[in-house]
Amino acid sequence: MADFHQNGNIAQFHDLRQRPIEELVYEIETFAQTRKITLVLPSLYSELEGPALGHILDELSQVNYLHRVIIGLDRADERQYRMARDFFSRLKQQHVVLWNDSPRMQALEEKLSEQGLAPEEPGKGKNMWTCMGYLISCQDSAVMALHDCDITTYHRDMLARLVYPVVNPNFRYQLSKGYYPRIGDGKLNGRVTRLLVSPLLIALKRVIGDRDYIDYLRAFRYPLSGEFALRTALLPDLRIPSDWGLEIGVLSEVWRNLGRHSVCQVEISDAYDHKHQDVSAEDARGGLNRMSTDICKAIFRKLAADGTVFTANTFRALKATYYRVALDLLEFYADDARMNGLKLDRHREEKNIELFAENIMVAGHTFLAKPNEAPFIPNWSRVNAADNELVAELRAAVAADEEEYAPIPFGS
Ligand SMILES: O=C(O)[C@H](O)COP(=O)(O)O
Repeated sequence: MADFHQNGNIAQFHDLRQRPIEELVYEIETFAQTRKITLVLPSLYSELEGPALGHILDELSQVNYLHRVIIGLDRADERQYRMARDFFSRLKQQHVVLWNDSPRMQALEEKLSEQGLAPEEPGKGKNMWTCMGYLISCQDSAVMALHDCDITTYHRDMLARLVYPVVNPNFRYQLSKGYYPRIGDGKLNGRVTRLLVSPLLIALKRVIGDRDYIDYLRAFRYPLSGEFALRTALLPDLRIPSDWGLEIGVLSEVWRNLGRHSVCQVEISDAYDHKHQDVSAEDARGGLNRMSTDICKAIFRKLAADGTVFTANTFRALKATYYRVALDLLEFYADDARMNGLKLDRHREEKNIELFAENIMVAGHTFLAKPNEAPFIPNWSRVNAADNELVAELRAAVAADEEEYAPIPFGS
């Protein structure tokens, strides 16, 4: 994708393939001497047993500019936490595993919940939020980067390209968002991005008219990418959703708090792939089915908070417009795939579009029934205002877990 197009909305950094990556990495290492970089890895225990994470750690072990790695470990019991400690010990950077389900962490959550400040549901949003709190307590990093643990095409160059725009002190960006084409097994992937988000944003523009927020979201080549880096000054005020609206939520917050000139997107890979979730067409509580509804809700809520009035008719018009636009885009995707020798199952993609069209209505109804209900986790400034000892207690709980539960060999 070596073009140099700028869309005029947010800055866009391409991989023009003219400069040896070692040079870029050397520059980052120089910046990192005074601007420490922490990497956050939100991980499920099951990902330690998957095909991607071992390789990711091998790559990360060769990165010299990282000051610290914070691993947020979800869905692990005590034995698994102890094995995870062993698993991550191959990282040569300073690192810490947050056992999110530990009795100490649960006690902290209980305390938060008494004050109505606890995250509503488990998941990546809550995991990331806990890691952010831990990083705030460390008070030593200028940059936080975050990426998923299921990337099967991982290379350390991705991280270098992701952090560069926010670690370079001469750049003005506070948030750097990764983009790439999702391709794997000879197929075009990224089903929710291609088949829901892109056509939905076009349809919204047609139905409700021009909105700065829609233009902003449309400027992202991969708005759902899980890879981003930000300056840590942003962390205390970042309000993130605990559901699948997380990625859109982070972009929305930065748009609201800082404006688009603080945001850039950067090409981090020319072929990215990851573990694919089921569509879960029969069960709205999981898979892409749930993800698509949560994303619609996140976008509707943000537009409403910015002054857009939604009615049942708006959602009806939106569903019909979306459906038409999505089928048009499907034609483009199919031709693009064909020209590039990739497979695309049109029947399955049309089925996904039908499901997503239904979910636009589901999300719309939910929004109309409960317009004020939002799954936002309170930001850390708010938590601090309510209880200014909590970040220190979080840090102490992590240290006490480390002390009490020694590592045991992974797989034992
Ligand atoms: O980014 C997306 O569209 C969703 O995460 C789904 O991605 P996939 O189709 O590559 O699994």
